[in-house]
Amino acid sequence: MDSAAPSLLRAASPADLRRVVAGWHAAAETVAFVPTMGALHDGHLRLVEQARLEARHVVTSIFVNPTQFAAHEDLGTYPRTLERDATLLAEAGCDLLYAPTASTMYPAGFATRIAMDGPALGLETDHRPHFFAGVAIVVAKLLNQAQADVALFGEKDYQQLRVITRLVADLDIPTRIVGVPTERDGQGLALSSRNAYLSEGELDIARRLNGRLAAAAARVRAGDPIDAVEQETGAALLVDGFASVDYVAVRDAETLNPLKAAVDRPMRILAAAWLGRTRLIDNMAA
Ligand SMILES: Nc1ncnc2c1ncn2[C@@H]1O[C@H](COP(=O)(O)OP(=O)(O)OP(=O)(O)O)[C@@H](O)[C@H]1O
Ligand SMILES: CC(C)(CO)[C@@H](O)C(=O)[O-]
Ligand code: BAL
Repeated sequence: MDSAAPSLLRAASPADLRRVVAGWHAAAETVAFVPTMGALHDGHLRLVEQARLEARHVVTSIFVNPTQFAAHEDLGTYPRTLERDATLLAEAGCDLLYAPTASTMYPAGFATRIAMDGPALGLETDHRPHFFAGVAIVVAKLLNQAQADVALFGEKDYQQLRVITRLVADLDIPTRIVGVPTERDGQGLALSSRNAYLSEGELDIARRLNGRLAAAAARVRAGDPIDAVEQETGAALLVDGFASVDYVAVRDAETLNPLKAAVDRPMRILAAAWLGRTRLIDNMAA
């Protein structure tokens, strides 16, 4: 373990991570955990900020998890900016950066899989069938390794948040899960590491997504038929310039079950669409 950036501890093995966390717990000090894949932006720093309100110490992990990428996806080109990330984390008041290697997380002979139904069905799974198995295994491992009191995840990845909440309940993992609202730029674009792939022209188009979802959410609340809203919003995104739309879907906000008509419990509208070779997701309350 060393401490390159000011007052930021570092760990690369579960044993080192646990030793530090156990020390804090022995002093009756609470610990919050922010799992990430790095290439940090203000959305991640918002999670760290919230984490500081939830606990005395903050641990952030950076691990670009190979099991949640399909062979044709962007594992090889995913932005990696570890030293810049470390500086940002130190400035944001994070106490410890945990950055394990792939062989630490998945040593030779690794043989465990987690299959999930419920909120993992449909939406992202229809287009990234490998995705939640990869997220579930890595998050279960990270939460076991960190032994934190609370872990924070962004609503930007809303289905992921619901899946992780279910996973932690189902596996009796004693870490409280907190969802953090989506951080957006001045024009409403959800901050995302993958925005770095977009050209200026593509950014202009990307910034239309949140407005389309806000208009769709208002229509759903006003009682417009859900299937018409979903279909017309998808068509509008294509007119805006998106290359293709994976889904626009209105769901029960907690279970993510499909809805035939508006209900008087919280609903969520979720979308995924492509700009060139970049896939963007966004969602909001409906
Ligand atoms: N704009 C945002 N607002 C709030 N939380 C966010 C935002 N972007 C990402 N997060 C959260 O940060 C955590 C780490 O996400 P990740 O490292 O995958 O970043 P990302 O920007 O979502 O990257 P990607 O472009 O791969 O989706 C997740 O819990 C994610 O939901
Ligand atoms: C939760 C997560 C860190 C698991 O790799 C990742 O899916 C992410 O950054 O959203
Ligand atoms: N933010 C979710 C991670 C992924 O898309 O792989």
